[in-house]
Amino acid sequence: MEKERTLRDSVLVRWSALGIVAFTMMAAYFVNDIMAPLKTMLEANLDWTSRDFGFFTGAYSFLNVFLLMLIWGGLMLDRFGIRLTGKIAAILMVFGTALQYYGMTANISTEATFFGYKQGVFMAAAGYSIFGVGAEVAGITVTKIIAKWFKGKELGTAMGIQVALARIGSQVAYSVSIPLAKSFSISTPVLLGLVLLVVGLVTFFIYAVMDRKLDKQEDYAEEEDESKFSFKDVKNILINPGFWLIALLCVLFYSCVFPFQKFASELMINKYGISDNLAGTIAGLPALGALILTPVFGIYLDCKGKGASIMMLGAAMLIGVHCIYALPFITNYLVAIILMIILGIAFSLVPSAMWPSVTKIFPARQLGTAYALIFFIQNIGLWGVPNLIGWVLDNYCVVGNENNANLYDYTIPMFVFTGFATLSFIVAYLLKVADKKYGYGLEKPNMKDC
Ligand SMILES: C[C@H](N)C(=O)N[C@@H](CCCCN)C(=O)O
Repeated sequence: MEKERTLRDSVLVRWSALGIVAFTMMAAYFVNDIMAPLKTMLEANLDWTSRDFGFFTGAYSFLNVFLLMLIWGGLMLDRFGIRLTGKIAAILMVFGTALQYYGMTANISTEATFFGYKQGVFMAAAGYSIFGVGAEVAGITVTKIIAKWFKGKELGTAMGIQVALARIGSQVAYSVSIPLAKSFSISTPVLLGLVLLVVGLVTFFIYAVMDRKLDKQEDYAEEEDESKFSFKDVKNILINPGFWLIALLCVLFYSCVFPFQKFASELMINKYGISDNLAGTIAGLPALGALILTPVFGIYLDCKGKGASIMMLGAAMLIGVHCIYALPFITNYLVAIILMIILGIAFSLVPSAMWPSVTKIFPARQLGTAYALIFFIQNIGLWGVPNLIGWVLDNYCVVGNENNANLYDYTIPMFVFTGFATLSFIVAYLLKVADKKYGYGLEKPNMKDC
């Protein structure tokens, strides 16, 4: 008997569902990156140090790692479903960003400290940490939503487009942050992010209505789903070598991209002499490249496959980029821009292959937990690496001071990133070997008919 058509069989409806949840994520990425270009201004205007900035940046992952919030989020997603988890995640993002804004604007003494950090820095970091829980849990929720609507259809393309739209959020954040801060105040970019998040919260509630309708049509009550989470699943995920290789590749690769981008505006100003108004836009170029290329590679992967090889290629490109950034005698701004574009290509190749690969290694009922565990391990890097780089900058890289902000030599930090990129290439190679051995099908296309 032929199955009845449901909402997900309508091209228009399933792509609209994607568009709606992608907007929530776009707002999340905007807020995630909005502070990065402000590093030098934060030093000059609010007396932040590089260590403060590294602490703040790493705070995004602090609760996810040390209170296992991502793990609880993943368990909640598989146990209580998409709608409840997504709504809570969106609310956390709004609340966290409001607290971050308060930490930057309230008249808090710059002398008083909390756990060794200035109170304002601590409060902004606490807010960013709560935002980080919401953003990561929203990330796994949206991934599961895409798998739900697009499994057996344009899965790679859909994941690629969602990531691409998220990159628009990042790119806009990198471009508008400094001009906005200069025209109004240093906290204005965060306020704009807060407004976008509130709209993203509303759009997620709209999606929840569509989700409920689909479940009704497919006779799929999330609470009674046969795919209900069990702790046995966690064990099964953890003993799968594919899980460890993807998780390791993810933490190493992303540690070379997101934390690097957070410091990249300053690298552009200090090493390549790029004006501060433009530096953020250039640091955001990988997001712009990924915006165009991630869906293109997603379509290629859907039709042709070669996912494991593509991940190796992306990791290899990253080694070249970071190594050239590290070389102290290459200071031409054109080189800096070209490297950012190459980084953008690598940043499209690896995610467009990596995220759909997870759906090939694990069954649907384990996806929420599997993505949560991978994001959890990734967050260890997203917490540790900015802290490490901030500490290295303060202790080994200060070469001067201008307008109350330090000048830094980025050679050591860039060699640190090169080391992580090299490790990510080795892991990508091991993943390809494991794919052959265990037959995950990572080199196979995502779709049968193209
Ligand atoms: C930061 C977040 N944990 C992350 O890894 N985001 C990915 C996108 C994951 C999408 C999975 N469908 C990114 O590349 O931004």
